[in-house]
Amino acid sequence: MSFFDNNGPGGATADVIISVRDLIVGFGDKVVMKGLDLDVYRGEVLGFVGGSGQGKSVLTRAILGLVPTRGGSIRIFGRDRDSLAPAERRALEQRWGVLFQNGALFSGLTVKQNIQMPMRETRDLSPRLMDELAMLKLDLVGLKPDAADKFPSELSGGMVKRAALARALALDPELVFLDEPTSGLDPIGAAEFDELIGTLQKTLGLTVFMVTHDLDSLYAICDRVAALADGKVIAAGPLDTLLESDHPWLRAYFHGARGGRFAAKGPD
Ligand SMILES: Nc1ncnc2c1ncn2[C@@H]1O[C@H](COP(=O)(O)OP(=O)(O)OP(=O)(O)O)[C@@H](O)[C@H]1O
Repeated sequence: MSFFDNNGPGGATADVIISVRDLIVGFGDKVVMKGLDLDVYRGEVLGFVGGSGQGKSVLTRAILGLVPTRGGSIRIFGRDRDSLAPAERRALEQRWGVLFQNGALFSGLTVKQNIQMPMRETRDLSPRLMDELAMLKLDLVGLKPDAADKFPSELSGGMVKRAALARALALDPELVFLDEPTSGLDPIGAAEFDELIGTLQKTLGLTVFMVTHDLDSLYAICDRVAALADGKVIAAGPLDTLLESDHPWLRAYFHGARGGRFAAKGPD
């Protein structure tokens, strides 16, 4: 039985935003991706899970073009990223935003300056318009205006995540990559952040690719879940489908000591 739901959440006609085929990525003798296939559909929140060190971040970075690939193809918005001229690639890259693990804000810049960084790099906007846009983004992620002039070191963990999300949304992307967005947050903060992502996804019509170890997030906001093991996506589909799988890794992940309470409860 196959656990791949390649029709996507919208059925057979769903629009594929990211299509990865037969991807091979390695470092020296170590091969991390061994012929990986994955589709991400327009408008969905895809949760990407896998054991520590299996290659979730490597896949994300390969899709973003930050690590070299040894084989296979990555198409984003229907374009094969290897066949693009540099200018086309830069234009494509402006259609997505990234929330790196731990926020990765520039520590020497204020929150407002961090949010404005992508605008400065790609747009020719007046300082006043950039200020207005930065304040709009702050509001969007639930931060008060007085956060604008604070430095990252003056923010709580939850505020850092929100500020980093505001920066990821600076250029009004269609697609957002989130690398473990709730890591380091307490359960209340994590639930609030999940809610924020879910709300933004709906109101802005975003497609979200989210690497996570947080089972609560999978239940709360993911339309589909893809699981990575031994260099390949071993299953992709609605969470219910993965919960029913008898694949040993999926059973251990979802029905093991930490996942079991969720599997027993089932999705809300
Ligand atoms: N630049 C690199 N050079 C060499 N090896 C690397 C490099 N980047 C990643 N790796 C290796 O690739 C493998 C996958 O790493 P990756 O960070 O993608 O795992 P992960 O699934 O995201 O893990 P975690 O859940 O712990 O964050 C690991 O063995 C890691 O050591």
